[in-house]
Amino acid sequence: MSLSGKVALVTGAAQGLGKAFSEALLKRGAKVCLADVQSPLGEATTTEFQQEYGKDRALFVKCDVSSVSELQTTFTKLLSEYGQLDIMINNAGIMDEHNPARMVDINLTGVIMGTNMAVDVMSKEKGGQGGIIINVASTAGITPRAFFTPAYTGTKFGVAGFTRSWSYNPYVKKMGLRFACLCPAFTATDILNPMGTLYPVDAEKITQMIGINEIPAVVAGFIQLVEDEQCNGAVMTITAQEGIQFYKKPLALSKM
Ligand SMILES: NC(=O)c1ccc[n+]([C@@H]2O[C@H](COP(=O)([O-])OP(=O)(O)OC[C@H]3O[C@@H](n4cnc5c(N)ncnc54)[C@H](O)[C@@H]3O)[C@@H](O)[C@H]2O)c1
Ligand SMILES: CCCCC[C@H](O)/C=C/C=C\C/C=C\C/C=C\CCCC(=O)O
Repeated sequence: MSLSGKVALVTGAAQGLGKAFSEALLKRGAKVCLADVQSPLGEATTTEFQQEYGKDRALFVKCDVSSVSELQTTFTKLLSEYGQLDIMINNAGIMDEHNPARMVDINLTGVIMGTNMAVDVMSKEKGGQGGIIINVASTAGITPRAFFTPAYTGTKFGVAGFTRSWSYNPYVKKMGLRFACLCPAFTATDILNPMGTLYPVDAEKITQMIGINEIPAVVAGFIQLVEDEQCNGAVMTITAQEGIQFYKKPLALSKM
């Protein structure tokens, strides 16, 4: 899939992985709407990208993905600016075991609402041009290995199950849509800062055991998913030890 002229919406784009995904899309010729709850930082990131890639190529919308109305407003602003949506990246997420309800609202409900709104805009059956929806889960979403973070793990299992369920939908071909789930293991971003606040965690030991991805390694997997026209149903894991791997392939739709 050539990204030149395509339009993307990336949630949680002010910093970390969302910022890096946005820049990778911009570098390949896409226009990007950066949505984030952090207003000054999101605006600063967008200004940085506008200076590098052109003023009309990046747009910031302040959006809390746990709010249906803020998500709707984001889609409205994106469509009025760029007229189309081809790539939806539901990336915004938090780690806060002390506030599991808020974490479910952002990590799971935000992804569900963002996906469903994107389907309405992108589906060929509803006047869109098709495209790809990537939901960011975690390796914690396919194996309950992150035993210090049970609620976070629950939200990411939800994201992986939700995304895979969409990819099995027999109408995806007609809709012209692809769904994929990106599951990084620990990656060097600010989300790791609370490590050890709920239970004492030896960060050094964990780093030695599991390793920590650098952001570019995760971006490489992300771009592979965006560009691969055959990737519907992919659940991609990225770990420091084993790099990119695929967890499950979707059922053959012809057998349904
Ligand atoms: N870094 C890791 O180790 C790791 C591993 C696996 C999965 N992930 C997932 O990757 C995604 C990105 O995380 P990151 O590592 O870049 O962390 P990060 O904390 O650097 O970035 C998260 C971004 O999401 C935004 N955000 C938080 N709540 C929001 C809300 N309600 N609405 C809109 N935006 C919101 C933040 O402002 C921030 O810009 C998350 O879903 C996270 O769970 C991260
Ligand atoms: C191997 C799990 C990788 C999950 C990464 C996850 O998406 C991001 C987590 C963000 C913060 C982590 C904070 C605390 C975790 C503490 C320990 C985890 C122990 C890992 C394990 O159980 O193997």
